[in-house]
Amino acid sequence: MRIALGNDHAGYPLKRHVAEVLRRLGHEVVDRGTDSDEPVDFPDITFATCDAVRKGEADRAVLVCGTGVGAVMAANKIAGIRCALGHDVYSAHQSVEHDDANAIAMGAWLIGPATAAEVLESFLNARFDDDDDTVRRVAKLRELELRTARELTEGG
Ligand SMILES: O=C(CO)[C@H](O)[C@H](O)[C@H](O)COP(=O)(O)O
Repeated sequence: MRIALGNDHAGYPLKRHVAEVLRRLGHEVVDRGTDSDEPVDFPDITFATCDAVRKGEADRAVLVCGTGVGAVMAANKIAGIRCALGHDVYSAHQSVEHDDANAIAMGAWLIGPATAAEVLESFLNARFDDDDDTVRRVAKLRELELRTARELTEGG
């Protein structure tokens, strides 16, 4: 798969390892992150990274910031993005199987390289279980996007 990789300055120490793991697993990396400790803002990086998924330039996104929390918040405000917080292997694959996650965020301050590698492998090997329940629930996520977008446009 083509994987868009985004990180801010706090995620930079884990970024090179994440990129290596992605390539070792046979994925192509579309790098939208920073390559220095100079502070940048996670919403900007998250948008640049997830936009590659929205535009079909990448299949999934991997985000690394300090805690993963800022990135997951930003990503889930972008239409079409369903981002999991990826600090454990179970959530990593279940987010894809049940919720059709197309992005994962992790915190470089919280997990080490070995956990990051296992989380990534689990997330990237997982496939959506498209049964009636999961399809209906993912459609409802889309409805939430549309409903809130409509309210914003209508000034509600
Ligand atoms: O981890 C985060 C909070 O969810 C952010 O994405 C940033 O990485 C973090 O806030 C950066 O903090 P800093 O003090 O500017 O290094």
